[in-house]
Amino acid sequence: MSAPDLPAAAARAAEADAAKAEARRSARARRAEAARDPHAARALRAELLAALRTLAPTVPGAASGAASGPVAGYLAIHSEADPVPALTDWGGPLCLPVVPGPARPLVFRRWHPDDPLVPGAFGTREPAPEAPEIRPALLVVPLLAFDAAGYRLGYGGGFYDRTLAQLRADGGARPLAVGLAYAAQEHPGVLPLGPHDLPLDLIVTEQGLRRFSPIS
Ligand SMILES: Nc1nc2c(c(=O)[nH]1)N(C=O)[C@@H](CNc1ccc(C(=O)N[C@@H](CCC(=O)O)C(=O)O)cc1)CN2
Ligand SMILES: Nc1ncnc2c1ncn2[C@@H]1O[C@H](COP(=O)(O)OP(=O)(O)OP(=O)(O)O)[C@@H](O)[C@H]1O
Repeated sequence: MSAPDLPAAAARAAEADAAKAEARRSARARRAEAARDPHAARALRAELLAALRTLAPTVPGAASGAASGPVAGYLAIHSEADPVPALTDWGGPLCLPVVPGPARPLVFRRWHPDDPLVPGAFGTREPAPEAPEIRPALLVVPLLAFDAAGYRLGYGGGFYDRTLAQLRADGGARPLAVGLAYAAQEHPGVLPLGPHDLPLDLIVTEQGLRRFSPIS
């Protein structure tokens, strides 16, 4: 079937997929370039720590009033911004994502930086299956690109979209989704969106914290 014969919705979806693939290619190159700057990495660590102290006050001395509970990090792959130094400095309870299978939401297992890890899907590492499963109050979210409205583009598995949809619908406290990126990962213009794409609440870059949603 040639493109003009496709039903309009399928043609639009194919266009969005092609636009996402192009946005991923250019974002990968910009992220790899940004990750080479040690000043940016140091500033990102400081900005993430400041954001955690404001947003996830589960440790003495932090601000009061925001959600308390474990923070989900991730172990950086490719040229992703590394959240672990700031998470370690923060000192509160942590968990890491585990891929339970294709087309499923992520699950999160408790983790401390000294704990052992096992190989996970797509070249990631994850806590061992004995580590208890927990529900994060705040997720630090990896990404390839973000836009000025807080939408994000990942590697295309839809894992974080499924996970945020589930966590925002399960009746528990709404967890905060905080993207972590270099400023250069901002997509020029509006990201191509699919029907499942959900915006982040905030983004931390080496230039500071940006808020997209009102926080109660
Ligand atoms: N550091 C990190 N951990 C994470 C994620 C992530 O984006 N970053 N995830 C977010 O979902 C989940 C794992 N999902 C992932 C999905 C794809 C790829 C990836 O590197 N894809 C390759 C193609 C690999 C292939 O086709 O075999 C790529 O895009 O180059 C990595 C993680 C949970 N853990
Ligand atoms: N809540 C959802 N329910 C069902 N399918 C979903 C959901 N979220 C995403 N998907 C599907 O997952 C696929 C990939 O989505 P998308 O391109 O948005 O991934 P991504 O955000 O780049 O990846 P990731 O979240 O893993 O970093 C799409 O086919 C999409 O339809």
